[in-house]
Amino acid sequence: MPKEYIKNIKKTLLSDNYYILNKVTFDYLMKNGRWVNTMREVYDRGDGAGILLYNKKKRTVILTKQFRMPTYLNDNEDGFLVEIAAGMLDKDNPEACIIRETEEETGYRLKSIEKVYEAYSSPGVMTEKMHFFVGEYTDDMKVNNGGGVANEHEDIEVLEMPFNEAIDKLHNGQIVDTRTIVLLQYAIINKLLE
Ligand SMILES: Nc1nc2c(ncn2[C@@H]2O[C@H](COP(=O)(O)OP(=O)(O)O[C@H]3O[C@H](CO)[C@@H](O)[C@H](O)[C@@H]3O)[C@@H](O)[C@H]2O)c(=O)[nH]1
Ligand SMILES: [Mg+2]
Repeated sequence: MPKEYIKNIKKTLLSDNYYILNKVTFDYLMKNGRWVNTMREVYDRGDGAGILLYNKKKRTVILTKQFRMPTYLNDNEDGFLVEIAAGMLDKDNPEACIIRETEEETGYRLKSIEKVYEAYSSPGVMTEKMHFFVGEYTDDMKVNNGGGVANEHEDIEVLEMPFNEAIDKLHNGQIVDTRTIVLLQYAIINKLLE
């Protein structure tokens, strides 16, 4: 829907090599009443979904570990990141996506999931909106070893650990992925494993 404080939106494609990077110029009406011409580079990879898998009885969670090049280029010593299971939506709805990604990445076929948040990942630069879920797993839901899709060169380690260990990693700086921090804090605040 058009807005009275924004006009002349023009997109120039900078790259569609894998995902879409556009240069977006637009006129924006500032609160002081002046129109300014503004430029933003905007990266569009679609939306994503992520999930914290938890087992109340065992008081455990399942996380993943994988190499993330962008973090390696910015201060993450070995480039590996401990994360929730997550994936991009493709053409799926968020629920179908996260059930599929969970099975691919961790090997667990979930029966039910709960949506807890919807939030923009990096609103200054990316269009991506993340759909956050939590889901209970039990040992009998394991249908394969996980690890990701081999022909997409995914190489994912599945980490099942006590919830308290995950919280320690959160507090001592070993978990540095925002999405993972969000869902572990959700679990603490809502006493998910109690
Ligand atoms: N060739 C190539 N492949 C790519 C590229 N970028 C991603 N891929 C492939 O695209 C797939 C992405 O896997 P997903 O599990 O769907 O996504 P994800 O990388 O785990 O992303 C999740 O976390 C991101 C945050 O780090 C989120 O941004 C994203 O929405 C999602 O939740 C992987 O197979 C990866 O190899 C690229 O530039 N080139
Ligand atoms: Mg993934």
